This record gives sequence, C-alpha cells and structure tokens, in this order.
Amino acid sequence: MAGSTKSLVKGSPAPGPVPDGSIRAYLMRFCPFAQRAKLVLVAKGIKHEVVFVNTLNKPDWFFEKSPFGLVPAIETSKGQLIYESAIVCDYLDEVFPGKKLTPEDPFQNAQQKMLLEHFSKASSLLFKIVGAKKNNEDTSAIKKEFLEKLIQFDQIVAKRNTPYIGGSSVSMADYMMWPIFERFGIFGVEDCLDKTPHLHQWYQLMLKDPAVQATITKPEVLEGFFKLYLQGNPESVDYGI
Ligand SMILES: N[C@@H](CCC(=O)N[C@@H](CS)C(=O)NCC(=O)O)C(=O)O
Repeated sequence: MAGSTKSLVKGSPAPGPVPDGSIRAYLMRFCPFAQRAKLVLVAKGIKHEVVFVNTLNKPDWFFEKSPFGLVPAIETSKGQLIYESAIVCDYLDEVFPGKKLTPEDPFQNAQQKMLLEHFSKASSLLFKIVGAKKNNEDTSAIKKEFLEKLIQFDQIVAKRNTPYIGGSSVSMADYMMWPIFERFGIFGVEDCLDKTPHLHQWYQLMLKDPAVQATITKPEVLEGFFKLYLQGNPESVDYGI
C-alpha cells in the first residue's frame, strides 16, 4: 500500500492537499474499523495514499479531518472528508469503479445490513472483553455469552446456504465483518470457531481472498500491540511498519 509508514502523533504537521486523482485514507494499523476501509480500497483497486495516525496520541488537526477523532477517515482531492467506517466503505463502493461490493438489489442490500446487525450482537461483547481485561476482571461470563450469540449467528448463516456471508461472492458484509474475526485471537475467543462450523468454513474461504491477504496482520503482531494497549502505555507502542 502506498503512503507514509510512520504514524503521526501530537505535534506532527498536517499533510498537504490530496493530489488530483488520488484519495487519502487516515488509518491506524491495528484498528479493525480502519481495516474495513483498507479492504474496500484494495478489493476495488482504488489508487490511494495512507496516513497512519497514532490514535492514542493524535495530532490536534486530526479532529478537522475526523470530528470524532476516530479512524478511518478519507479525504478526497476536492477536500471532501468522509468518516465512520460503514459510511466510508459505502462511499468508496459507490464512487469508484471496479467490482461492486454492495448488492444492487435493495432487498439483498437490506439483508446484508441485517446480517451485520445480527453479528454486532456478538461482536459488541468483544469490546466488553477488552474493558474487563483492562480492569483485570474475569472475562469468562462475557466469553460464554459471546459464544451463544456467535452460535445463533452461525445458524443464520447456515440457513442462507451461500459460501460467503453476504452471498455467492465476496461482498461488503464479508469485508465489514472480517476484521473482527481476524482479531478473535487477541480477544481470546478463537476456539469459538470450532463450535460454529459455517463461520469456520467462511473464515477459511476469506483467508484466500486477495484483499484479506493484502491487509492481514500477523497474530503475534496484533497480540503484541494489544498487550501494550491494555497496559495503557501508548508511548511504547510502535505504530510504524
Ligand atoms: N464507529 C467507528 C469506530 C472507529 C474506532 O473506534 N476507531 C478507533 C481505533 S480502532 C479510534 O480511532 N480510536 C481513537 C479514540 O478512541 O480516540 C467506525 O466504525 O469508524
């Protein structure tokens, strides 16, 4: 992926205008939401540059690019700013040519969004695990509830009887969910896939996807970052590549 490999921190100067014919993505290397944007950029072959932002020590100007101070955000050569991963991904799919990732059919599109809602009933629990781990609390009850919700989601996926969660080929719903699955190891829930056979099959299929292969982070790198994050020691985190 083109662009700088250093993460910008508080005090780093703001980058200049985005060159014509390109688009800039403000990302953080380990962020699952930023990976959603990266997956769409790569899957559609969109020419872009990347600016990594240290989200634990961000430059003040970043709030002008992304008002909530969150990655991902994108900036066009016209100075247009788009933030929130789902909105960023929809924008990229709508504006750029290449493989359409969102179904043209409104019902199929609605179905994809409903699948994401179902998945979020499980995935939101993962963020509770992070909170509990930060406070050195026991996570077993949350993990149990997560498994129950994931099994329910597995059954929904099974009924659809399509190789990908979104349909017969890889699509937006798959890319929106993938980054969370990639991080099952850091949440300590990777064994849940043994109990969700349809999701497990999908996971194996997604590992072969070129955009997934281009954006995947090695589990040991993710784990290293997560450990430091839990210690609340942002200065010691090397966000660069
Ligand atoms: N709802 C947002 C969530 C994005 C998000 O939480 N990004 C995190 C990094 S994984 C972030 O930028 N955190 C910075 C902060 O909390 O100040 C989206 O989907 O884009």
